[in-house]
Amino acid sequence: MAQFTRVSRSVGLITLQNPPVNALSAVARQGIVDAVKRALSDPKVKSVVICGQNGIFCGGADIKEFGTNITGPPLVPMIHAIEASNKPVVAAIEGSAFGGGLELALGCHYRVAHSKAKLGLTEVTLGLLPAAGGTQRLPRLIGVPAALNLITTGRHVTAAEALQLGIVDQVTDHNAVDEAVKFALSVAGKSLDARRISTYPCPCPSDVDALFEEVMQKVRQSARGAIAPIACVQAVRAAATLPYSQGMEREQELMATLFTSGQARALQYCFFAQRAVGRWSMPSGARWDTSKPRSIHKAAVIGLGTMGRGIAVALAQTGLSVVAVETQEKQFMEAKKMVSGMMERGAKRHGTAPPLDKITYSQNIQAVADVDLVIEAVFEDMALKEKVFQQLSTICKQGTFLCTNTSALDVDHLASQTRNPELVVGMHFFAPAHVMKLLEVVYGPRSSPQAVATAMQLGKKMGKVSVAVGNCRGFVGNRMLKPYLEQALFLLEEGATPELVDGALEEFGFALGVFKMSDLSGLDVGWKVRKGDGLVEPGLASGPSARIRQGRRYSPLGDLLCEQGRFGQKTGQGWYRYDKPGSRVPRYDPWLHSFLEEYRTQHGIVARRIDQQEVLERCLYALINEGFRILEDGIAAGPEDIDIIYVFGYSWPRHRGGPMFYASMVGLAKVLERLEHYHQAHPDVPYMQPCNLLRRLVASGSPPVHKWKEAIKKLRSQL
Ligand SMILES: CCC/C=C/C(=O)SCCNC(=O)CCNC(=O)[C@H](O)C(C)(C)COP(=O)([O-])OP(=O)([O-])OC[C@H]1O[C@@H](n2cnc3c(N)ncnc32)[C@H](O)[C@@H]1OP(=O)([O-])[O-]
Repeated sequence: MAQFTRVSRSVGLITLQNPPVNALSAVARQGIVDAVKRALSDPKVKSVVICGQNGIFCGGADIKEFGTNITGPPLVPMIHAIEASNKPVVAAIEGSAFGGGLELALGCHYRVAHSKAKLGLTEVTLGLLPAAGGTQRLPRLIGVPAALNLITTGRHVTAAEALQLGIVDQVTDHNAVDEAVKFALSVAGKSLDARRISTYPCPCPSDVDALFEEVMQKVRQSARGAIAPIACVQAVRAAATLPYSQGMEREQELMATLFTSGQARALQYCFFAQRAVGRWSMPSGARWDTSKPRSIHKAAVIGLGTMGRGIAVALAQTGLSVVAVETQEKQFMEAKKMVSGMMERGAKRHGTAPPLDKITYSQNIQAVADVDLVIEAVFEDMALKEKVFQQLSTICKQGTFLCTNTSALDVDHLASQTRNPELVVGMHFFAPAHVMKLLEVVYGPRSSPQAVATAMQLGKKMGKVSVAVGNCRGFVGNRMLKPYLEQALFLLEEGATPELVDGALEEFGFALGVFKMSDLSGLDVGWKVRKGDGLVEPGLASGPSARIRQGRRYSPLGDLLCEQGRFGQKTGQGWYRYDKPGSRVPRYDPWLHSFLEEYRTQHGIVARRIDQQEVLERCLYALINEGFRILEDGIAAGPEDIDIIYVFGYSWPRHRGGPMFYASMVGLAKVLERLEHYHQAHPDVPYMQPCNLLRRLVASGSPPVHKWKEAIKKLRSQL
């Protein structure tokens, strides 16, 4: 797990060997301890280099060990022993040095990095803090403000930035290990008094209290209830105000509270879930490791509305040739300008050249004849999409994959419009498509494993987190959203306000509550869908039928707002009031509150006091219950798929792990009991009836979330 060799006669080379990322597992730590002892006791060794095999220095502590009974030598004394060594130790950083990996490097006396290496104290993203001395050494090395920035965000820095900040001593384009060995030879025998970071004073600005107060406020605001960033600030404060040994004690204390917290568990679950969704499978048995994707060289986007523009930019940014088709003259001209602007802004941010020449524009759909894959992004209208798919099926060359960006429509029905339905899949992007990380890849019953594998691979190339899901109305994300939105409306009818509902959801950790989010997305979008579904009845009718559709409770509140031209931010009025159309700051709207009162009077509803707990239970448990139905129907392969969709596409707070993980933390029996309660209270809302799968999981002892997939398989086989 850590190999010791002697190179260049006097350099002890310690190579971490724990694939794939040389994580610091118990065995790896023991290997390092043994190798360091050997290097220090070998008189022929004058200096030491620590590196990692396979071009990666170290991915940090072994996250799989967290939550288990951790054995083996602890990191802190191991790193102290390295720092205390009287022979110079040089870290040769290639690939990544993250978390405990960078802390190990900070315990070394010198750091040499390859120019392509990335470094970061990433623990905060896993609900932890850099507790192997990172919170105490980094501020001593680079100063408090820069250290706070890195530690509270966990952001990755390039080797160039690390050099500028003073984290590394040298950056090389050559082999970093060879350069580190040369470096080690050059410093052999030199005094190390000025190289032990733990002995440095912590450079602080004069108004340190004001600085910490300001940072703490900023962190609290952006953390949205996450506790690790706050603990990170407290730990750095200890570095700034206490001697090193006391700072280390504070670091350990704070880590102890984080380590066993539900938030750390949730964030670590998300880390593994994000990787697990790449190992997709379909009910047919097709899987990621047996389905070969086809290479895509040229792609097309049909329809250059908001979604199509973002998709075209995202495709061009991967280096693909893109044909962008828009048949309407006005939209065509506007889109060309917008797409170029989007690419230029993106390139400026990344300091690269905009890939303007990657896109060719056309007003003629025939231009897609020679592409390998098409993404249709025309208006969300089945008849229009049917026509496009019929055309594509005759225009495109043999074997072209035909993808739809529909957010809810039947992918299999679109496939049935083509000659080769096996080539059709959904690629459901989220707005803005060149920014949002989530991609739902939707397979129909006839989609070939190769089509799914190709869409998944293309998503990965575009930097998306792609999740393969089955075909149903709304797929996973939007299907679960529907009961969530509806419950929010029902709560308004019964006496809540948009401010109360949004406040509860934002306190839970959502960036925006449901009503602010609806105002941002545009209320007219859902209105059009509801009209298409025959749910909208004009006017403010009263009586029971006004709030019942197709035998179920229905709230016309959103329709009534749209009838008044209140579409949200774009019209300056929605659930809130905005200073002008397009403004973003929601303000209390007295009109809305009188409107709600009048509405209740008209329908004979007596407003009652609704508390935050009821808001959370009704909105979130309705959504979770639909998640269980999705698992029961086999639309998602496992809870990880649902959770990743919600974390990346619907701003579910990551420190709560996603809706299904959250349900497991609350306790399935509790979720079941509350759903039963609300279903009894609202029998005209069928989706509040607890799903069979939830009942059966509870009956089988509420297995932990990582065992659900197995449990579901077992339950299915018993049917
Ligand atoms: C206690 C004192 C304080 C210290 C705390 C810490 O250090 S906290 C840690 C701070 N460290 C971090 O935050 C770094 C976390 N890691 C990363 O950011 C990335 O993995 C990467 C950039 C290192 C490599 O990216 P890439 O795209 O090349 O590869 P990939 O991401 O697909 O991973 C490949 C496989 O390795 C697995 N695995 C990865 N890391 C760890 C780990 N530490 N442990 C265990 N396993 C790990 C990963 O699950 C996957 O397994 P699978 O699915 O194949 O079974």
